Formats: sequence, C-alpha cells, structure tokens
Amino acid sequence: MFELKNITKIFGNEAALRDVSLSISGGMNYIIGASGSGKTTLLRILSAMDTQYEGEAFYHGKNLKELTHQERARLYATELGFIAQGFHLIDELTVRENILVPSYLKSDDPERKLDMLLRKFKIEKLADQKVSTLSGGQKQRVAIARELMKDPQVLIADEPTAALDAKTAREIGELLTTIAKERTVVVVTHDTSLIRGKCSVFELDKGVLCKCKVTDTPSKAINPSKQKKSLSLRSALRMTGVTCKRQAGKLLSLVVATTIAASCLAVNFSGMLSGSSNQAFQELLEKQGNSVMNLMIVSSFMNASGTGQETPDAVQQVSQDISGLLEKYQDDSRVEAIIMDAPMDDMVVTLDGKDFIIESTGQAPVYNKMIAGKISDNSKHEIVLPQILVKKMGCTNEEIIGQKLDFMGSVINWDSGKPVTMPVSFTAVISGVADTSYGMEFEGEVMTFEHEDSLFPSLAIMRDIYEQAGKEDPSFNFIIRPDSPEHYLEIYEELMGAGVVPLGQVELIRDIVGLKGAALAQAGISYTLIAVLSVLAALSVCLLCGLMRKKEYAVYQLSGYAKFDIAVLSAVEYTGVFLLSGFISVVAAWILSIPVWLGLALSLGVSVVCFAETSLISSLVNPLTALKTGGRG
Ligand SMILES: Nc1ncnc2c1ncn2[C@@H]1O[C@H](COP(=O)(O)OP(=O)(O)OP(=O)(O)O)[C@@H](O)[C@H]1O
Repeated sequence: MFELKNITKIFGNEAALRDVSLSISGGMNYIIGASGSGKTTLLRILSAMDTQYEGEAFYHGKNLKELTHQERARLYATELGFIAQGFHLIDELTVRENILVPSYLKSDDPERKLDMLLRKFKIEKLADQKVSTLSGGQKQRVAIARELMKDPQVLIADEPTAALDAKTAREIGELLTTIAKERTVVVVTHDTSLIRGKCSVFELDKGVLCKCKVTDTPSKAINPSKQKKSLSLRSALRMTGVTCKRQAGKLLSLVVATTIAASCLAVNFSGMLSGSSNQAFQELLEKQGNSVMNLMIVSSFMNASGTGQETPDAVQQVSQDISGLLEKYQDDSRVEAIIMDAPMDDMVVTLDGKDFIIESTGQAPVYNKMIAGKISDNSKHEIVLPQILVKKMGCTNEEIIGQKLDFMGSVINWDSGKPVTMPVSFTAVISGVADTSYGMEFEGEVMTFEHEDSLFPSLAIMRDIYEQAGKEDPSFNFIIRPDSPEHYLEIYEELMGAGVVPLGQVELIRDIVGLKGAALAQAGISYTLIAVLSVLAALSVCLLCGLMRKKEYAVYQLSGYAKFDIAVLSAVEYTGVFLLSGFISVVAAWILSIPVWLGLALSLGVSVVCFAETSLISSLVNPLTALKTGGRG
C-alpha cells in the first residue's frame, strides 16, 4: 500500500529523516521513537501533506509527490483519514455537525452512518453538544468518527493518546486496534504500551529507521471505486445554514460592515451631497425669486447703470451685436428657457371689448417662473402674461390661457439716432401665465414686487412689432434662463468671450457656485473618508473572519474539499451576506432617498470583493501550517 524509498528530509542543516525506506501493507502499524526522531515528519509525508523531500513515496503505486490538487482532494475525501494531535475539529460546531463535514462530498445518505458511528463510539448523548465543551477523550472519539465517515482505506493518527489519561488512552488504543481489523491504521506514538497483538512497528532514531518489525497483513480494499463528488449547491446551503447558526456573530459583523460601506459609498456617488449643498441656492431662489438666474441679452444698454455712479458723464449708451445668439441658445441643453423681451410702452390689452391699461414700471422684464401653461411658441403669435395682469383682468390662469387678445402700445425707434415713438398693435393667443415677482432684501426683511408690464411675446410677434415700428435692426432682446448656476457661469463666460456683455447677477451666482463647491468638497471628503473606512472595515472584518477560519478551511481540505468546493461554500455564504446587506441597503436607500440600485450594486461589489478575499485566504491555507500536526506545529 505505502512504499517509501530513500526518504531524506532536511530542515535547515538538520536532517529530520535520513534515507528511510519502508513499506506498509495493511493492518496495524506503529511508528515509534524518541521526541524529535522524525515520526511526525514521516507521517506528514505518508499523508501527502508534505511533498518537499528527497526520495520517493508511493501509495498504491502512485507517487505522492505527483498528485494533482484534485487527486489529493479525492484521496482525503475517500481513502485517507487523518487524526492529528490537535483533533482538528471545528470548535463552534456540534459533535454531529463535525462528523458530517466529510459527508457533504458524498452522494449516500449520511444519517444512518452517523447514528451508527455515534453509537459505536459511545458519543450519541453528546451529538448536539459543541465540541469545544468536550473532554480530550471525547474529542478524540469525534475526530476518529469523522474520519470514518469517509469510509477510508487508511487511518493515520498522530499521537492519538498524547493528551489523554491512561484509561482513556487505553480505550482509544483498543478502538484503533478494532478499526485496524477492517482498515490500514498507521499510528505515530511515544506510548509503546499501546503496541499489542498483530502489528508492524517502525522505530526511528534521529531520523534513521533503526528497527523494523513487519507483520505482513495484506490491505483490504474498501470500496476502491469510490469517487469524490464536488460540493453541491444543496450541500453548500446546508453547510451555510450550520455556519450561520454557529458563527452568526462573524457573519453579522460582515453584513453590518458591508451595509455601512455600501450605504456610505451610495451616498457619496448619489446626488445626495450636491442636493444638500444646493440648499443655500434654493434658499436664495425662495427669497429673491428665480429671476436671479436670468441672463439678459440686449443689443444696447447704459454702462454704469446700477452701479450708483450714473452721473450724466459716466453713463453712456453701449451697443453690441447680439445677432445669431437667439438661434444659438434656443436649442442648448444647458438652457431651461429663452424668453423674449417686449420693449413696449403705453400698453393696453383688450379683453371682451374692455381695455386694460398696463402700468409701466420701467424695470421690466422680470421673469421668475411659469406658473401655468407654457412659454410661447416662437413660430406662432403667442404671448405669456404676468399673473398680476391676469388678476387685474379678473380672470383665472385657466380662463385666460388659450384666449386670443388684442394688444396696443408703442415702440421707440432709434434707427435715426433720435427716439421716434411708433404705435404698434398685435393679436396674440395667451400660451401661459408667469410669475413676474422679485424679492429685495432690506434690513433683513424681504420685500416682493410684481411687474404687470413683464409680457413675453413670441419671436413671431416681435418681428411683427419691429416691422410696424419700421426698425431695421433685426436683433431682439431676450432672457436666457440656464438650468443651473454652473451653466449660468459657463454661458456667461462664453458670451463675454464672444464680446457680448450679458446683464445679470453674475457675482451673486459666482458666490453661490463657490460656496456650493466648498460645501460639496467638504461633505465629499467626509463621506469619502467614511466610505473608505467602511470598505476597509468590511475588508478587515472579512480578512479577520477568513484568518479566524483558517483552521476550518484546513479541516475542509483534509476532509477532501478541493479549493473549488471551498470557493462554492464561500460563494453561498457571501450570497447570503449580499442578500442581507442588499436588503438593508435598499431600506437605507429608501430612507435616505438615494437610488436603490446604487446601494444594491455597491453591496454586491463589496460582497464580491469580500468573497474574492476569502477565497484567496482559503486557497492559500496549508493544512501543514494551519493545523497542529506534531510537536513543531
Ligand atoms: N517545520 C520545521 N522546521 C524546522 N525543523 C523542524 C520542523 N519540523 C520538525 N523539525 C525538526 O525535525 C526533527 C524531527 O521532528 P518531528 O516533529 O518529526 O519529530 P517527532 O519524532 O515527531 O517529535 P515529537 O514526538 O516530539 O513530536 C526535529 O529535530 C525537529 O526539530
């Protein structure tokens, strides 16, 4: 069965084994020798845990050094049971759950066999007790029962009685002798009192095989066609159920860390931060009205107007070429609305034969926002009226919209260099009603004014009026309403660059954008910090859980789980973590009014990263170092 040829194992300058050759055919086999003589080293080679040595070791003719990962997993799952000094049990699990660990890789029903083993090893009353609460002898029985669950051909035991009292040691010894009647048992021991009956004994002295008593006991092939299964989803779910029950604390901390990380990242990536930093801007709009967002494009204006220095000398008429700008900006996606300015005086509107004089304020146009209907269609004779005028006419917004009204007034023609007042008139359909109020803050009080002469005709009406007034200048004054303060400044700079001075509250908007940027940066830094810390916390918790479960992963490996099987197990566990943290993230997203998909996507991302981290840890676990297999660990 085992054939070892000229095995030499060197640690540093010291040889733990020197030119050891032996063969094990079946039955009971003892490897004995003083402490440090190389027993455990030999046992690790026999069990294919250590493949770094000189010489060759064969199991049923197969060179143990040449085993692939899959072959090794099959060997551990079906043929080789290994009982180590530290018992290699998963402390959080019960006796029953520990014994069942190898059974998840098999297709046969484990329950009958489990009951039989529990009875045989007299541990049926302990079945639902956590193994951490058991005595050394009880743990050893559980460890042997678990290995027998594989129905192995060979059972290898490292100092199985080392930590036991004499009576329990004898019982365990007898148990192993009974097992050796059916299978090959290899026991490493100091305790020569265990050696009884028909057996082979190999004695090591300072790494050299000094004595050898071989009793030829041919090995009985136990179900040699046994095949290892991959861990099925059903088994992985059952194992995850057990893990959740027994290691709820670890999994819960993972879920919490994942949820916090995902929620903080979601808050960071969502528009929530910019939403909160927009608050100052919204407050300004509420106080002063939306008209602070207007950019007036005019073909002529008085310089120094509004500066407080309007002395006759300082004030000058400035003319600028605004032709083509209306066409340029009317389809611009940054522009919320374009409103035409009607520079008319002495306006009268006629409704049902009754004339209403429109009072001139000299401050028009003021456009705050649309409150009913829509902005006039530039290709039609449509007009937007101020709400204050509609009220003056005794109508509701709904009543006035769609009505066709007659308008009269005058336009000043400056084409000759002198102002010539020209009478104009037109008929227009009312397309909408606008709020034309604006607020002014005075000693902490906000006063609101409304303009009834802020009418907004379509381009078609403007063309008509200018034709009636005989104006040659084709440029019409209009208002650009950008959709955000950032776009306001962008368009402003664009116009200035093109040599056109737009009129508006540029400095105020600049301050707002500056403030918003600073608030955003500040909030962004803190949320990024929280998010990074949360991701780090999630990864650390996951790393910690992975490291804490190293022993468990090593036990799985020695129970025959391939790396893929452990990855399937982790995938199922992290799917659970994702579902739970995803659910909490969805609730958090709903409460925080951030997009649900973002919380879900980030929970998924964090879970996938944690899964990758755990899979990496489990695949790097080496049972040799993760488990105590002998004096040096
Ligand atoms: N990982 C290691 N690194 C360095 N030296 C080691 C290592 N493992 C074992 N050795 C050395 O190899 C020699 C044999 O050790 P081994 O553990 O095989 O002896 P042993 O007979 O099992 O001893 P014990 O009965 O005390 O467990 C010892 O000198 C030991 O110090």
